[in-house]
Amino acid sequence: MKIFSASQIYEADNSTIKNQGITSVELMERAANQVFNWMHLRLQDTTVKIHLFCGIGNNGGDGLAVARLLKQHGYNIGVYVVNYSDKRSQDFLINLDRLKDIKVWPDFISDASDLPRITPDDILVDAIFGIGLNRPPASWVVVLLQHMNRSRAFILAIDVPSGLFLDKVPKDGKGIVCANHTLTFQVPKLVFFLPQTGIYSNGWELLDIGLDQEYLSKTETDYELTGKNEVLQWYRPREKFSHKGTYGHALLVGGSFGKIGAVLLASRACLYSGSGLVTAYVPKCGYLPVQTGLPEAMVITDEGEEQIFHIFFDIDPSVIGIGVGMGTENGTVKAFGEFLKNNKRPLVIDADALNILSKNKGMLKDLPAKAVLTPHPKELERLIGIWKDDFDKLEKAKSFSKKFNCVLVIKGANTVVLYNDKGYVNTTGNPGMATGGSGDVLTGIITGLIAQGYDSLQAAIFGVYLHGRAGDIAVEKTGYQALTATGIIDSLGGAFLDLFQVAEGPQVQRSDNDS
Ligand SMILES: NC(=O)C1=CN([C@@H]2O[C@H](COP(=O)(O)OP(=O)(O)OC[C@H]3O[C@@H](n4cnc5c(N)ncnc54)[C@H](OP(=O)(O)O)[C@@H]3O)[C@@H](O)[C@H]2O)[C@@H](O)CC1
Ligand SMILES: Nc1ncnc2c1ncn2[C@@H]1O[C@H](COP(=O)(O)OP(=O)(O)O)[C@@H](O)[C@H]1O
Ligand SMILES: [K+]
Repeated sequence: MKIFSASQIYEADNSTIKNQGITSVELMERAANQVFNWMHLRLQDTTVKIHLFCGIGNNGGDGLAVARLLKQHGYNIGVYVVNYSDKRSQDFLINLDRLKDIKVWPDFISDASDLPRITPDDILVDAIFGIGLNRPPASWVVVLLQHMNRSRAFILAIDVPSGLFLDKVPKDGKGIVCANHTLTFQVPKLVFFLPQTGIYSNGWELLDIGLDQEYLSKTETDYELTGKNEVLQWYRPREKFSHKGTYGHALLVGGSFGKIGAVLLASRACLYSGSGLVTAYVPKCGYLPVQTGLPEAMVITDEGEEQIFHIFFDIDPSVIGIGVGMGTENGTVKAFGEFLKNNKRPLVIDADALNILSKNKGMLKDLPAKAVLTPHPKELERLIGIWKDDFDKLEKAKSFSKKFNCVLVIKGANTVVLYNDKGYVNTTGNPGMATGGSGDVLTGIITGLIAQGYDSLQAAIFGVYLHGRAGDIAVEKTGYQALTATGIIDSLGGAFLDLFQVAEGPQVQRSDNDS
């Protein structure tokens, strides 16, 4: 599913109006009806007070139209116009008149006004700013937003929590509504998925307002949200007359004394992802643990007892996953540098191999085309330098990926895979996966998919999806705290099977706090 920018959403609006022969206020009415229906279904004629805070643009117009529909259905409402500018939109004014027609007169809040009384049992609708916010709100508006946040009332944001820009992180976190839920129109917004801005809404949901499908399908976007529907098209079925040779031979290189488990986890995940053969390359001390812990895998040992000194093997792997638990001792750094110079195979690079690359940037020129790099935030910072905010991080990461022709997997709550100026935002996974070893599992999965012939970009996107989905399946049985990396691997089979379960319904995402 595409993630559109604000200017693209305005274009979609215009082509909808043009191609469907409707007016903009009719489109606003559609949007308001969807919000109202969502609320009416859940509120079931409640008598709880609903306060609607409306700006003076189209987001405010949506709020006023929702207020009218709520009033017409007998709800107990209070309506406030947050009068932050004299430049009211046409559709706002039309909806203000329509509200007055049914004898609802909003309170106008400005710099000098007292703040409305809100109790924790009330419901707030936030329709102050939408995607049109283009500068920080005035200080009195910030005071109002803080008042709403402090009220402990349930806050339902329309389109986006007010105070969030679609393309940058606000400097002042106090001037942003902290919504319990956001009903967003037609398309997901990138801000829902970035750590610095995603925290302002506990959950979000799409409301279909019938925007012009032709515009939506033909327009290219910088980001896409990837879920089951997107990855399923790439799934490669197992052929009846295939054999283990059909599904590739993956080599996992890594481990050092005390960190052999990382290779064990990556190798097991690789096997559970369908790689035909899996070999682990470890220092000598890793031989017994890997051989015993994973009888299906083969093991090659380095000449080093406790760390890797010289990466040499006489097999012909289809792909190599390198770095987990490997350490950054001088001998290992040298071995990795020499390995990169001679290597011709596709690579998945993680953990200490990334740390070595960060300290020896000259090695980056030896990466094979479309190598997959899987940094967590700290590893990413070492690799691309510090960033100003999450948007800057994505830009820096995109240019890094372009410069070195690599697929960059930025791990996190919503992992983003970057390649060729495009970002793929993952939808699966949960906070239970914030546990040692879960990254090693991801390395194994991506390596296993490449072994089976998936293109490395597809393997990265699909692997990240499967990893998160396996985590989501596992957490159902364990809860967040008891989820382990091994638990994720054990649910990989379930994640594959789940690909063929009923198609996805509308997007709904909730964070930890909601569950
Ligand atoms: N296709 C869809 O998705 C549909 C979307 N719809 C709805 O429209 C919403 C977008 O509406 P919008 O363009 O009128 O912008 P909105 O956010 O209401 O802001 C209003 C104006 O405020 C101004 N302004 C900005 N920052 C400011 C500041 N700090 N302090 C003071 N003023 C500031 C700025 O104007 P400026 O002063 O810069 O000229 C801006 O234009 C969208 O989120 C959705 O709810 C639906 O109705 C129909 C279908
Ligand atoms: N809050 C979260 N929600 C979803 N996924 C998460 C969350 N926290 C971590 N993960 C996932 O878990 C993995 C952690 O990787 P990493 O930090 O490298 O772990 P390790 O180095 O211990 O193996 C990543 O794939 C990341 O996306
Ligand atoms: K809003």
